Amino acid sequence: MAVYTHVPAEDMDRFLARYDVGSLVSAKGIAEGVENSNYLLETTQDRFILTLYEKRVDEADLPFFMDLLDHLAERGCRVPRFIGDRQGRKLQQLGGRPACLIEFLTGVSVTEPTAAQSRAAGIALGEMHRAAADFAGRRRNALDPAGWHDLATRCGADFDAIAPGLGERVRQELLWLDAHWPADLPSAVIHADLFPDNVLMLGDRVTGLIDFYFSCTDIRAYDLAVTHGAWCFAHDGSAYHADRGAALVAGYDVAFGLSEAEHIAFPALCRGAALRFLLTRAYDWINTPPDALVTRKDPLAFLRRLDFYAQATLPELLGR
Ligand SMILES: Nc1ncnc2c1ncn2[C@@H]1O[C@H](COP(=O)(O)OP(=O)(O)OP(=O)(O)O)[C@@H](O)[C@H]1O
Ligand SMILES: N[C@@H](CCO)C(=O)O
Repeated sequence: MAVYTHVPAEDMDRFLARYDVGSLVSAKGIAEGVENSNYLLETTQDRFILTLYEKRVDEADLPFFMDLLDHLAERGCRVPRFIGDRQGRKLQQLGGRPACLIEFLTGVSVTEPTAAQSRAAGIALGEMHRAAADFAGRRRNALDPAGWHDLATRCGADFDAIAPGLGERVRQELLWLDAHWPADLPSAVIHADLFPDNVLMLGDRVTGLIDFYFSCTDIRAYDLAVTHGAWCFAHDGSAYHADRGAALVAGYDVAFGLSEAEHIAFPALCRGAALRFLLTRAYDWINTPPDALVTRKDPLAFLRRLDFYAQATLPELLGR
């Protein structure tokens, strides 16, 4: 479920009247996603996504996301632009929430990616990094190592209610990452959440990258590590698919590539990425009632990835 704020048709009509986009033909709530309310709108001219920002996205960050997506789209990346009304305003209020009208992109997200689709995702990520290289905006990553420590503290004793010994495992991993986290790799604007559900595809072709609401300035190769953890395992983390890992990295190499220092740091970056999603999922697991309408994501699926990364060899991860 992801329609928290219901917007009556009359309000939707008045909202659309500010834009030059035709008049409303239909509006359907989109079930996928957990953070914002999303509607698919059809007008007499085109299709659009209407997003109402609920609690996670800070309104003050929206100009960064808007500028980034304009910048990427101008350089040929398939990303959804925010649409301005007749006065050029992209940020509106609707149903008491900040709201934006966004370009609709075709495609569907895959749940079990193939190696060919992983390669396409790697190419799209590399192209995004190339296009973002001259983007001047900056946004701090709240989910950096300091943010992981903070989340772990907030989960505290509740970790062990998820799995016995999880709290100690997290503490040990944080110590390891504090000692091994790379200090001087190139930093850039990254997506930071490029899971398969944030990539639209038709067959083996990427038709869109969406959900940039975690994008921030951080270690560029960390973005590939996040994507590796998201694309190259069975959903529950129980098996690593080496063919997808090799294809993802090969695709990234075609479009951008890793330096020697980034290669060497890659296992540590993958461990950090796995811990980041373990922690946010654990925090949500603890703080979302089991009967809430949103489906809680399993933190242990990322503990299994972490266990894999802690013993994997570099050739296993990179396919060479
Ligand atoms: N620009 C777009 N074009 C086409 N479909 C889109 C677009 N943006 C979002 N969607 C659709 O809406 C769904 C939810 O969007 P999104 O992932 O941004 O939501 P969210 O609430 O931020 O979710 P989460 O953070 O949990 O992924 C997507 O899975 C996709 O099906
Ligand atoms: N991609 C995240 C959720 C949204 O950021 C996860 O699977 O935990």
